[in-house]
Amino acid sequence: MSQTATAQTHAFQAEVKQLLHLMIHSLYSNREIFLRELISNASDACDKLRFEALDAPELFENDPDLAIRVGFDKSARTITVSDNGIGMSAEEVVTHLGTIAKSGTREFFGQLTGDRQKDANLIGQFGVGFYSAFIVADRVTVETRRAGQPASEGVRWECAMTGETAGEYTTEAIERAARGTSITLHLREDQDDLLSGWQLRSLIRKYSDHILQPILMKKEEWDEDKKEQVVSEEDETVNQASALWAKSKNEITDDEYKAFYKHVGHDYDEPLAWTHNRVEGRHEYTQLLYIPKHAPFDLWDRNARHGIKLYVKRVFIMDDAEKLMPTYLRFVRGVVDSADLPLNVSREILQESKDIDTIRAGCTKRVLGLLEDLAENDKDNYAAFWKEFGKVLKEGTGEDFANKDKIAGLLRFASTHADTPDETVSLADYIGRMKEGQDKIYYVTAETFNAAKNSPHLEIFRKKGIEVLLLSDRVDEWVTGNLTEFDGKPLVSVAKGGLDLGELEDEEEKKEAEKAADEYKELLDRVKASLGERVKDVRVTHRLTDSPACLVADEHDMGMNLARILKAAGQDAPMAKPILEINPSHPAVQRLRAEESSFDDWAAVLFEQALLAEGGTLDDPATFVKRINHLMLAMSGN
Ligand SMILES: Nc1ncnc2c1ncn2[C@@H]1O[C@H](COP(=O)(O)OP(=O)(O)OP(=O)(O)O)[C@@H](O)[C@H]1O
Repeated sequence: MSQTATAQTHAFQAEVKQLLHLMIHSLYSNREIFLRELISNASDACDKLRFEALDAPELFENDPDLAIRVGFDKSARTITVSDNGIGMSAEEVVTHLGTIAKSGTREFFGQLTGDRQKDANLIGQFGVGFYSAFIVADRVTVETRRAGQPASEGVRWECAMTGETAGEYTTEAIERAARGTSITLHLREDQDDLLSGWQLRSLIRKYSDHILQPILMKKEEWDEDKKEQVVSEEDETVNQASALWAKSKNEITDDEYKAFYKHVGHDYDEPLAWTHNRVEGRHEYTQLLYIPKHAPFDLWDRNARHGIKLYVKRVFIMDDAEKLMPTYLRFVRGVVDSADLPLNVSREILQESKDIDTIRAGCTKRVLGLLEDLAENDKDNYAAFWKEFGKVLKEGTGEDFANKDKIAGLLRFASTHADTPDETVSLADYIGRMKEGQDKIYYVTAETFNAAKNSPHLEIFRKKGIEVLLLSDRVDEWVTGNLTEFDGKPLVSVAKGGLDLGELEDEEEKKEAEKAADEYKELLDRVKASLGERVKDVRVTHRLTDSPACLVADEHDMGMNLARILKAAGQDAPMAKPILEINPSHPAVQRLRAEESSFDDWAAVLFEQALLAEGGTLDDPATFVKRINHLMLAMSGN
């Protein structure tokens, strides 16, 4: 930061520089959005002032009529967007317009590829905001004063995107009588078509019609002598300037819903679906809730801002009212407008409020209903939703007891039915395909789809044609830990406990299994003695057809995949000892019965390969390799 007579020069945070560069290069084909973004910010600034003024009416400075103004100057080649909202202090100007304060910003920029189309989509997810001004302007001047501050506290911020000063901006103190912010865009050379009242009006109507505050422009009249439109001194309101959500549904077009979403969701893209309702009864409120098409870049940050704006009787109260949506629906964006909450409601009050609990339950129900409707009637869009947000929705199985069944009905999984990683199978689909005599929903969990798909535990299921769900998201362990049944059918891991296939097993097979257990008793005891502390038990299996052995967790012990996940996350998970099951019809097992001198090596390899096959890791891989070599050489007679 260097200092001249009055102005200070600052360098942008590195990420801002990157964002500016990308914005200019990736979004120029969509340049019109700059106006929507600046008007959206101006509207937020008005909302914030109205809210702060609830406790401090003097902030209005005798000018309570909030408005946004759009003007242009043909000869200076500028467009100006002004508001009389909250404004910014000198400090706020530097933090808000010189840095990006979103968590995960650095990681986000790490994902950019240099491919214009892809990067444009990513920027959309990030939120384009103020910096979109530079798509059409090569110099931007912001003049602002925070409400309640004296005129001497005005600030001018300026940044030129050309020449040596690109990447820097200046700030200086100015006198500014008017509260709020004016943003002046000095247009790039090829942008002169924007310097038209008609063009700007049509952009405002197209993108910002729903903005709550009036957007004013100077009226234009036809001058017969000059044969052109002349700007008069009279103001006119260009937009509808009413709360979109307060209108009745049949008065709102889809385009209006979509345009409003872009403002409230800070999204560049259209929403996937929405639900709009007025709820009457004990609590009266309106909800307009949207499901985005794409996950925001910070979806995995459970502390990231949540997207619901709370209004009370159309007065904006707060952004990110996280109490209005459960965490597993944190991707939902929109507005809740309550008729009953006090205007001075704070975050602390919200934490305790029973009214908020009721509103939240109502909003949750609506969103789940909307998803059910999509799943039923618009399968392609539901599949798109699932791809983006399925993992988050899964968290709901443990988070929202009251709606557990509804959430379970919305889940989609991969399964052995198609044997592909596509998550398309619902629990209802699964039940519809169950074999005669099958009374359980079977699943396997593993670290990757391929590990799940090729798990030895599936062999008997594949042989009998019984479908198994293939779960490989980390969160799936959480799902199966919380969701123990669906529609009266228990969910059962194929890798836990003794396998009881109930009526799916015929008498013959049962008898054979019992016989094998007797016959192999001595071998089982020897293997168990040889493996010692590494296993809880050794028994004969009827899960396997091709593999010689597999590991299973005891009925009430933690599954081995979950134990590994917890360990990887640094948690002190109790590593229960597994049970080794061996397949008596496998030649390697039969060969083992006759083994004398290398029995311990054989037993260890049997155990270790079973551990590897189910996704585990060996604590002593070198010894495993040595054993294998030893056995190979023994077999070749050396
Ligand atoms: N007209 C304005 N009046 C007051 N503050 C403003 C105005 N325009 C921008 N700001 C401040 O600058 C910040 C950054 O704006 P920007 O548009 O880049 O991001 P955003 O609105 O927070 O989020 P998004 O990028 O998702 O739109 C805003 O959060 C706000 O604090």
